[in-house]
Amino acid sequence: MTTRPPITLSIAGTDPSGGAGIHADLKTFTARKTMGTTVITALVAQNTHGVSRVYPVDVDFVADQFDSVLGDLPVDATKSGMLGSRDLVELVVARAAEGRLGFFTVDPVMIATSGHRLLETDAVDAVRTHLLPVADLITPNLPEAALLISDDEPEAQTTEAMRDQAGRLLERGPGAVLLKGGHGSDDEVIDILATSDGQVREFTHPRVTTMNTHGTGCTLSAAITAEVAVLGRERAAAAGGPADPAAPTGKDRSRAAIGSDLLGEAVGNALDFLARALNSAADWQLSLDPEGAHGPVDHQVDIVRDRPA
Ligand SMILES: Nc1ncnc2c1ncn2[C@@H]1O[C@H](COP(=O)(O)OP(=O)(O)OP(=O)(O)O)[C@@H](O)[C@H]1O
Ligand SMILES: Cc1ncc(CO)c(N)n1
Repeated sequence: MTTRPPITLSIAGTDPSGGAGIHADLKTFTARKTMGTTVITALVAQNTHGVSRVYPVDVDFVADQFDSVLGDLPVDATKSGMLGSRDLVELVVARAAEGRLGFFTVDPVMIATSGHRLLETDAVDAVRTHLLPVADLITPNLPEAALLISDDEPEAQTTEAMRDQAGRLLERGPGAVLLKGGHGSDDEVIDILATSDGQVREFTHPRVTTMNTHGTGCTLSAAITAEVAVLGRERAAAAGGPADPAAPTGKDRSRAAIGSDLLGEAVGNALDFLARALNSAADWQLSLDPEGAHGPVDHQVDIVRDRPA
């Protein structure tokens, strides 16, 4: 009998400094016990001080990368991060519609913390109307949630407003919405998960006092994607079902297989992992020029280091 690990895919841009984007995703996929694969959408020159330049990858080469991965490997769960342009958003929508991405998490990355645009303005509408409906889960932060609702929607300031916005985003067609409260300033960070079966869950964590929050959003969406892949395969094995069905895993199939209980468990596990990673790196000083630098979280927190730091 052959075996295989859960397989995850990240569709995203790079971060040569290793804290965000596809670099954070692959580290997280590994730390959360899946075999990570990637489709790279843009080469980004960035570090703990911000983005200096974006070098987009040609759409037809992104399509070739999709063919390389999806023509060869049975992907259990996928996340998208930085997509950059409307053409790339449309390509991802088309690939999602083919049904080979497994459970599909969309992190609607728009603007880096440093203020650099990571999604062109004319692509926002394609995300709203075409990408959200093919997602099983979307993970907007507070500014992204407001912009995905409309150009003049204000950012949510209260938990009630977050619940209301999560509900309105569900109307745009994703299977679930995780509205992230990391951008607030309270002592506690509240994240709200609303699922299309009408359930709403609140996750609360103490805010970690640290400058090292670069890539928290990427890490969280990658961790949820990995958890869904692992839990989904465990459930399928426990139920005696085929681990790798011959038919493609379409949107309806992944939504049916991943109920809101499993998704809630996956989000809870992923947020706990992120809290450990944030706490472990809270006092790190990595940059040669520490003033104003936002360092990464410790993706390796659960992996034993056998050498002194
Ligand atoms: N200082 C913090 N303390 C505790 N948790 C945090 C902190 N900052 C972020 N988080 C957690 O990380 C999650 C993602 O953070 P945030 O809302 O800032 O996402 P983001 O803006 O997409 O991230 P990114 O910096 O990658 O763009 C939050 O929902 C929260 O759970
Ligand atoms: C490539 C990339 N994706 C996402 C973010 C947001 O954290 C970033 N800084 N860089």
